[in-house]
Amino acid sequence: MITIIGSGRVGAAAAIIMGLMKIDTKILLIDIVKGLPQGEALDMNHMSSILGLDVEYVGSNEYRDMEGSDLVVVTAGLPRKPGMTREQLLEANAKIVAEIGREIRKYAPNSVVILTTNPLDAMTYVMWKATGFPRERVIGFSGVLDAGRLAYYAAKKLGASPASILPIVLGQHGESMFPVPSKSFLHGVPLSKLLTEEQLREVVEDTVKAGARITELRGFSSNWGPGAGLAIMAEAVKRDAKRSLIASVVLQGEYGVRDIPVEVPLILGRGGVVKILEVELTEEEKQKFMQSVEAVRKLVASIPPAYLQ
Ligand SMILES: NC(=O)c1ccc[n+]([C@@H]2O[C@H](COP(=O)([O-])OP(=O)(O)OC[C@H]3O[C@@H](n4cnc5c(N)ncnc54)[C@H](O)[C@@H]3O)[C@@H](O)[C@H]2O)c1
Repeated sequence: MITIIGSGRVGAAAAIIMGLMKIDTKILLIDIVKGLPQGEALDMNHMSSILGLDVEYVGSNEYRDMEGSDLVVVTAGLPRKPGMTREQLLEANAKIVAEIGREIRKYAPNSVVILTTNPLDAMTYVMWKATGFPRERVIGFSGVLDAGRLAYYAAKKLGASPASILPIVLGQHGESMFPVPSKSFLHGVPLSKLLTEEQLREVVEDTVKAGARITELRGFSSNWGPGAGLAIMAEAVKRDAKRSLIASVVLQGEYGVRDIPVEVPLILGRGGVVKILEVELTEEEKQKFMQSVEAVRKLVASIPPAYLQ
């Protein structure tokens, strides 16, 4: 059974796409709002019936119902409003993530946790501490989204399919995010060789600003891209696909970083992170990466200690 905690926009999108991909036969939606997960589950069950998916959705306000889940996806927390940065959500969301982490430790102690709540990397740290799980089982979602956006904007300029691009984005899911065109390839050729300096600047800027642009346009933050990315990660775990993708995980010496979660390429399977991949970077790229790591380190240092137990 997959549990999704937080039945808002991202949680619902993830539940629908996971159902369409038939990743599991049972998907549990949990939220603190009475009636919301139950209503969403009922509507999704009708979708499942119409499409013949054989996927059962269940809605609940009780954390204990997640017992037996091998995968818990956390999408609970406040989203950005127009003009806000992800970093401004830190204090409010740290409280929510710490509380949910303790419930996961109690009711799904052997699960893999995929976290979505912003500011993503700092919240991955809170979840890691609150569950007490090994770092391999606490994974922050955002890299699949950031990389997907990089592939999308580059592909538009190249007149190629985004699916033909293997994109790399490193560091923070936030203002200091580091898309790496020299290590993102279209069938063996790096984007840095295929696009002009000006085009590369635009692609990088569009990627970094994509989430804010969506929020500005429609008044609320993205959910369809995140839902798709979460489904891809859930599939890798549930089917033990050992898929390589970008996600946030606490580094323990990789890239010369310790005890800080940031986006890196990794291989994902049933038990969570199977392997972290270290991309070779130039001196200039290393500097940019470390700036991004430092931004996360600062945020982690500002988390109230009460949420790190
Ligand atoms: N990592 C990413 O790439 C990415 C992308 C988009 C959104 N996000 C983040 O995901 C989070 C959710 O975004 P959204 O658009 O779905 O927000 P939303 O407001 O639509 O949904 C959040 C839901 O969480 C629920 N909730 C709050 N506290 C809870 C608790 N303790 N237990 C259970 N449920 C609880 C709320 O009732 C609400 O239904 C935000 O923090 C947002 O910034 C991250």
